Amino acid sequence: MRASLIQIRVDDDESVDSRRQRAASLVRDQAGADLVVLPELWTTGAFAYEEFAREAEQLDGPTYRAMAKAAGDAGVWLHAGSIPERDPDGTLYNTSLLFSPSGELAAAYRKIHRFGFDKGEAVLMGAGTEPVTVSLPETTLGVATCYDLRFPELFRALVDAGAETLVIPAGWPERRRSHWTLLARARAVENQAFVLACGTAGTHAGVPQAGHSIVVDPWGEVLAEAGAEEEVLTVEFDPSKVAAVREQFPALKDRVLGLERPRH
Ligand SMILES: NC(=O)CCC(=O)C(=O)O
Repeated sequence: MRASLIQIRVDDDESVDSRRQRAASLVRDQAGADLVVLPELWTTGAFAYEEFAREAEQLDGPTYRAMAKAAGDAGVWLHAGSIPERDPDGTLYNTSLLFSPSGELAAAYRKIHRFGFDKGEAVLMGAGTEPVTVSLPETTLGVATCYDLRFPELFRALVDAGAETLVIPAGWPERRRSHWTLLARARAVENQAFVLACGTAGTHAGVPQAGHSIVVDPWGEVLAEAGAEEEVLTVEFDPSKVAAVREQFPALKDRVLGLERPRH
């Protein structure tokens, strides 16, 4: 299976419209890949909080339409990263869109863990409530977004729902790059799954981005890692390795569920 992670540059000096056109063109360039991935909130930038309301789109807005067409033109499964979505009731969500090779919407995932503590995304956006998996012919994807990476219980829920390849678009900052690569490897090892984690390049809202998109196999080996600048990280991987690792080292079978809280 061939995957291309588009680590697009998100800078304040490029318009959303220009970046949308560039992203669509980069997706089209990946014809021949099985799966293409874009990062989190690449239209606005994940830290450009004041842009969220201004650029929020209904689910079937301009980014949806551009990405549906690009997926169909390239004939690829497309995880189009996330957009600031405006629900008809007015609530904003950080919503990922996944398209089939015919350009149909296969799934939408509203980010469950919002970043910022009492500021930014955490107060500007609503929280999703539903983990999402998507079945491709070669593998089942489990999707999560950026800050979700810090919450292993979400990934266990995805694995319990059949996920074998964990796809994580992000807008991760350079300041915490060591956490990004460490957590990507940890989620791969503990879930015995592939991890495809796609970040952004550039600097927006004064926050330099880490880049360093990364693909990790179910044994925790790094198959490919990007640098800090805009690039397309392409990797070939064998999804059957998930079943092989889970059979040879069946740690997932030793889970003890429903542990009680310690008594003090
Ligand atoms: N956009 C995000 O979710 C940022 C997450 C982050 O910076 C972190 O977890 O650290």
